[in-house]
Amino acid sequence: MKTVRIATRESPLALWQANHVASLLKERNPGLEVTLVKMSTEGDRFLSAPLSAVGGKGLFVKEIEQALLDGRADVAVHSLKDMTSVFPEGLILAALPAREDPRDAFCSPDGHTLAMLPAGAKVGTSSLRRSCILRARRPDLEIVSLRGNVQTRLQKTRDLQLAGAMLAAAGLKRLGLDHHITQVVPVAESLPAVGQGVLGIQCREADADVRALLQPLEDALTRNAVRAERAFLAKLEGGCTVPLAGHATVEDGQVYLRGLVGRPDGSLVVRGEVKGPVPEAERLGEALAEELLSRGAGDILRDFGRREGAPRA
Ligand SMILES: NCc1[nH]cc(CCC(=O)O)c1CC(=O)O
Repeated sequence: MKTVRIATRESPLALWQANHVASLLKERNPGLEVTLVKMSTEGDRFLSAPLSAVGGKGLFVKEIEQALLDGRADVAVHSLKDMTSVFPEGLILAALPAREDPRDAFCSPDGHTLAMLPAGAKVGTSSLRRSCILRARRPDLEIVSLRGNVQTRLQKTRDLQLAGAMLAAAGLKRLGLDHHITQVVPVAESLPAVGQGVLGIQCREADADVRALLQPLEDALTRNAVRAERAFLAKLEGGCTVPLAGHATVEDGQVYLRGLVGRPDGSLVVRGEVKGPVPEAERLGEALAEELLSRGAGDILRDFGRREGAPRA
């Protein structure tokens, strides 16, 4: 192979991630040329509406995947968090590099932590998961919708005079913006989204040359955690507008998966956890999803999940 074309969104974070993968590939393959195919996606074009109202997270990846299928690019680099549990026939997640910090981070212009916030403080986020988790702990907080790329959200936090905003630590670190973080919130307090902090590197299943190039970027611990998280997601994704969190760690051959489904206003949160051997990662994810469904998550999905064919706006 002489040239590899990487499809990416044009946001600063997406470009950082694509360039990062490009350097990893070039380091390992002297002489290899890597170019970026920059694309704007539906998710980037509807920045004013809440993500849940314009159709959920698949929006950021569909057009990029189509470029791979059409042969306009050879590799796609996504935030795994933005990827749905199923993607088109013919594409695979060829490599998952070692996970960056999976935690949520509170960024307060006044230097506050969440515990310091006065009653009624305004916190910015457009994530249903983050709103649900915040409101469950602090029903007094007012959640203000905050969309746009990472820099835009930090700027809006100041412009709207919010007490702070919740963002992914991974995105802030990658962009060198982690000095805005006033509190990295422990996983046990703000359970991360499935795949948070992980880069999903996709290519065509039939493209043996590209798969061979990507294989060395793979991290086994990350893969095994993601296997459990995404199996959990796959069982629950039916309603993609429901607050959902899933996070797994792997230690001594054991996968420890925690999951949560809740109402957007935090008035009900169903949590659970499972532990078991790595080869059973998928089964563990499915078992946790089934357990949560039987303990009330099914009702939440029925009440709040976007039904097939429902309008997006
Ligand atoms: N939906 C936006 C998005 N997708 C991935 C990340 C952060 C990087 C990551 O989780 O890998 C972000 C920004 C955020 O949530 O603050």
